[in-house]
Formats: sequence, structure tokens, C-alpha cells
Amino acid sequence: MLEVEGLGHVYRTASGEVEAVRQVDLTVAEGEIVTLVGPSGAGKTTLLRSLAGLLPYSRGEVRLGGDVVRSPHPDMALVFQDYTRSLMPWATVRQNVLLPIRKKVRSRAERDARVDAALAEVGLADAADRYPWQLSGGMQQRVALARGLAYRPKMLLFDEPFASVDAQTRADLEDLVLDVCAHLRMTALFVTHDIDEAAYLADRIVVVSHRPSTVRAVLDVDLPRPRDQVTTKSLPAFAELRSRIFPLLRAESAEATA
Ligand SMILES: Nc1ncnc2c1ncn2[C@@H]1O[C@H](COP(=O)(O)OP(=O)(O)OP(=O)(O)O)[C@@H](O)[C@H]1O
Repeated sequence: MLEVEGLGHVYRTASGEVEAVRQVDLTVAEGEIVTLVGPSGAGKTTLLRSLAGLLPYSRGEVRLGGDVVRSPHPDMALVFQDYTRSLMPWATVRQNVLLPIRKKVRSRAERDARVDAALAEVGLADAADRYPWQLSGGMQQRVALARGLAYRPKMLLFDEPFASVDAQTRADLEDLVLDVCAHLRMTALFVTHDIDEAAYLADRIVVVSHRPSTVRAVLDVDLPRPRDQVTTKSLPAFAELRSRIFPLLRAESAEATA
């Protein structure tokens, strides 16, 4: 479904060029959850924004369902890390979810149905009339996810969405992502810093190098589904995955600072 070939991105700044992404090839099959891990500053956000059509890539090609992606694609929605900046504080939860689809969906009844379904999907049907600042961080991130779902995308892209919530909330949100992807048969590409999160969510893990990023390793995740925070993370296969990813990431971080 998503095909990325030879993707590269170079920022051109007043003080010169910054090559953030050098050569990334990856695919995400329909219904698959792929997680992407790499050291800090590797170019993961740049890669994700390029895939989403938000940043023009300098080299290569991105295709979704065969369409070349050069601008935001209707079948793809992006969920950002910083929900405090992506949600509008003056608008209610319902309005926050509704606003981005206002122009896309002409029928008001259809829009309302999409918002109701998206809020129900993330367990926020009862919070529709509240404001973001009246909600916990985890609930705000659920609103951000509902906003993505209201587009009715085929694919969700996540950019370290749970980096700023506490551990328990993070675990709940990870489980929500798994439930939503299973229930809606969603395809997902999920960028994270967290090795456990990468292994827990994924069908495959892509490890990228330090900047400029290239793909260092692709690991198949052979953990049974449905997954469970306690049972899955206690499996020997889970520990084995961690022990393969950890040295890869450590080597990349060490090279980045060398
Ligand atoms: N608009 C920009 N102009 C110039 N350089 C940029 C710009 N945005 C990012 N960079 C640089 O590109 C590199 C990759 O940044 P990016 O944010 O994509 O990495 P990342 O892997 O997502 O980082 P982190 O894990 O810390 O979030 C960094 O060196 C960053 O400073």
C-alpha cells in the first residue's frame, strides 16, 4: 500500500544545506503496523512529513495505493507528538475533530456522523462538548487521534505521539492504537524513540541510522496478537527483540556523537 523508494530530503538554509534523509526504502503493506526507530535527530520527522506530502522530498518517490504522493493524500492522516499545539484551545472537542473535515465533507449529516464515530472509537463520546484544556494529556492525544480518524484515512502516520505523557497513559494509548488499527483494519507507520513501544505495536520494525538517515535494519515481529502490556512484554521473543534493537540504536547514537 505505501511504497517508499530512495527517499531523500535536504533542507536548504541560509547557512548551507542540511541533509536530513539520504536514502530510505520501505514498504508498509495493507493492514500492517510498521514502527520506525532511530537516534535523536536522525531525520525521522523529516521522513514522516515527506511521506505525508507535507514536505517536498528532494529525491526518490512515495506512492500510496499506486498514487504518487507529492501533497497531503486523502487516504493518509498524520498524528503529531505535540497535541498541545495541534488542538485549538478555543474550540470544543467536537469542533476540533470537525474543523479539518469541514471543507472535505460537504454533507453536514455525514460530517456529524464521522465526528461521532471517531470520538466513539477513541472513547471520548462523552467529552465532545468539553474544551481541550479541560482534558488530561492522554485525553487530548485521543482527540488528536479522533481528528485523524474523522478523515476516514486508510493509513495513519504517527510522529512520536506519546512522548510527552506518563507511562500508564502511554500504555493505554498504545493499546488504543492497537484496538483502532485492528477494528478499522488500518495501516500504520509509527515513529517512536521507545524500543518497547516499537516492539509492542509492530508487525515490522525499521531501524534508521543517524543523520542523514538510511535504513539500517528491518526486523520482523513475531509476537501473537491481540497483545497485552503484561503478557506480551513478558515473552522471551519480546526480550529477544529488545536485545537486537538496543545495540543497533546504541551504535547509531554513538556514531552520531563521534
Ligand atoms: N526546517 C529545517 N531546516 C533545517 N534543518 C532542519 C529543519 N528541520 C529539521 N532540520 C534538521 O534535520 C535533522 C533531522 O531532524 P528531524 O526533526 O527530522 O529528526 P528526528 O529524527 O525526528 O529528531 P528527534 O528524534 O529528535 O525528534 C536535524 O539535524 C535537524 O536539525
